[in-house]
Amino acid sequence: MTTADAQLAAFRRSIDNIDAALIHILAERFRITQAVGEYKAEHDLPPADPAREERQITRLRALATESGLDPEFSEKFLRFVIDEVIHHHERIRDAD
Ligand SMILES: C=C(O[C@@H]1C=C(C(=O)O)C=C[C@H]1O)C(=O)O
Repeated sequence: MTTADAQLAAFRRSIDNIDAALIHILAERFRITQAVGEYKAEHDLPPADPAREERQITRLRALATESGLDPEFSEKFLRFVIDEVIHHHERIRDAD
């Protein structure tokens, strides 16, 4: 193995750890949003809350900018996750 190969392998070990952390964080987020979906279905609350989403997006865009992450990418990523959560909430509501 060349020095360059070893360096790339070391970078990739770090990427692998970060990806594992992302999966764990997403799993935890979906675990709690599942509970929120069940709560909403029990209390006849709507699956989506656009005002709350707006506040989250504003907050996360600011955090992204502060952290050197593209705010457009951050918004797209959060939108993608939230849309999936809303689908889960609709399915929970419709199953009741
Ligand atoms: C989790 C909720 O349900 C939906 C999903 C959200 C999210 O994934 O962050 C935010 C708002 C709602 O549209 C909530 O109302 O808090």
